[in-house]
Amino acid sequence: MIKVGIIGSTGYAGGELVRILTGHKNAEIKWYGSRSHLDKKYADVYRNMFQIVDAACMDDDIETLAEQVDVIFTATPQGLCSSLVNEEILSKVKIIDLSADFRLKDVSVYEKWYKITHKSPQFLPEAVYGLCEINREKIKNARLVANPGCYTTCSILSAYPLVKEGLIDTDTLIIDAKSGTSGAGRGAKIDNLFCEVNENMKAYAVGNHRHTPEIEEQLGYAAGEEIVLNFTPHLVPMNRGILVTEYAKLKKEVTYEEVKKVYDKYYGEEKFVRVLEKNVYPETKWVEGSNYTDISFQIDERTNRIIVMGALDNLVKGAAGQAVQNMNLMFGLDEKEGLELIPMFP
Ligand SMILES: NC(=O)C1=CN([C@@H]2O[C@H](COP(=O)(O)OP(=O)(O)OC[C@H]3O[C@@H](n4cnc5c(N)ncnc54)[C@H](OP(=O)(O)O)[C@@H]3O)[C@@H](O)[C@H]2O)C=CC1
Ligand SMILES: CC(=O)N[C@@H](CCC(=O)OP(=O)(O)O)C(=O)O
Repeated sequence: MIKVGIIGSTGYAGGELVRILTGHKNAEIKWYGSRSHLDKKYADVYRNMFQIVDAACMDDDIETLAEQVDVIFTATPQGLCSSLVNEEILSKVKIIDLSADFRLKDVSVYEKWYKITHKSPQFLPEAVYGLCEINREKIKNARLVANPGCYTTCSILSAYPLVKEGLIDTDTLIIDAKSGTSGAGRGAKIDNLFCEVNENMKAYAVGNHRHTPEIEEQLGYAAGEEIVLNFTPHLVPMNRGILVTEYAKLKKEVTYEEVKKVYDKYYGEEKFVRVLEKNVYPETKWVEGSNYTDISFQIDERTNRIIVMGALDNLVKGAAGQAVQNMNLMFGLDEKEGLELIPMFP
């Protein structure tokens, strides 16, 4: 059994880790980390866990935690994980960080977009970007995994085959994205109150959302050159779900069937990426509660653009599900273990 500790287990991403890991055959949660609910039963924080989780929330220093578990998930605000890791910790325990602390290789880019001084930039070179479908082999040997962002996972997986195969002019790439409110976490914020979100839709962080450099960096590796793109997120009145719509000019004339072959080349064997049939477009409801990313595309011959759509559950493939997929790879388990969650509907 793999012994697991979760720092930030009472947040939305941490709560989803608990839900998924509770059903995992080879993992056992030993440590439900929280500062604000210390000693309270976990099931008193999340009553859906009544008679399922009996443990209480715990808070301790990471050195003590590292002695007790094989892997630590940090589902905590930006800046926390990088303030905790050091060589001694990493020699004892694997870390999967759900925040952005180790996603960007260039510390100056992180500090500019997140407005935080990075506390352990010495680990940036070794941290592996945990997008399983693309970095599988590197993840298997990693001590420190940077779990990708929710918008980012959806945006990158949707565009990756086109960028990798040089089918689009990346200078023209525009990503329009929508997220459910759980993407903003469980903390109380006026912007996320029912009356602010219900029956409403709004763009935010236009031109400066912190996921922009993450998408640019990862797609840049696929393209083999720097990419600069537009990314515009919107908040929509749903609990969960990300939907992205991406637009780019095609570099040459291609048919639907030729592009489909390219998507099948990258994702045909992938359990958690479903390339939909022609004229079927992803919907957040078709992936809710599951680790799937659904992708579809349409060629607009009139404008010579391709329009790609992707959908995932921000708390599963966009956070906790992908983190467990990373854990499975790091410990040599079946990558699907704990993750064969059937999407719920309605
Ligand atoms: N929500 C989402 O869809 C996604 C979130 N993420 C990332 O996951 C991380 C968590 O996000 P989310 O769950 O939404 O956020 P929440 O605000 O819901 O939860 C944050 C958690 O962190 C704990 N925490 C806060 N400060 C500290 C601290 N100083 N030390 C230890 N624990 C702390 C909180 O509990 P307590 O105060 O009790 O300690 C809480 O459990 C973030 O980095 C976020 O960017 C990534 C992808 C998607
Ligand atoms: C709706 C909403 O507010 N979403 C969050 C993104 C989700 C998140 O938590 O950020 P990471 O994926 O980088 O960890 C935001 O826009 O900041």
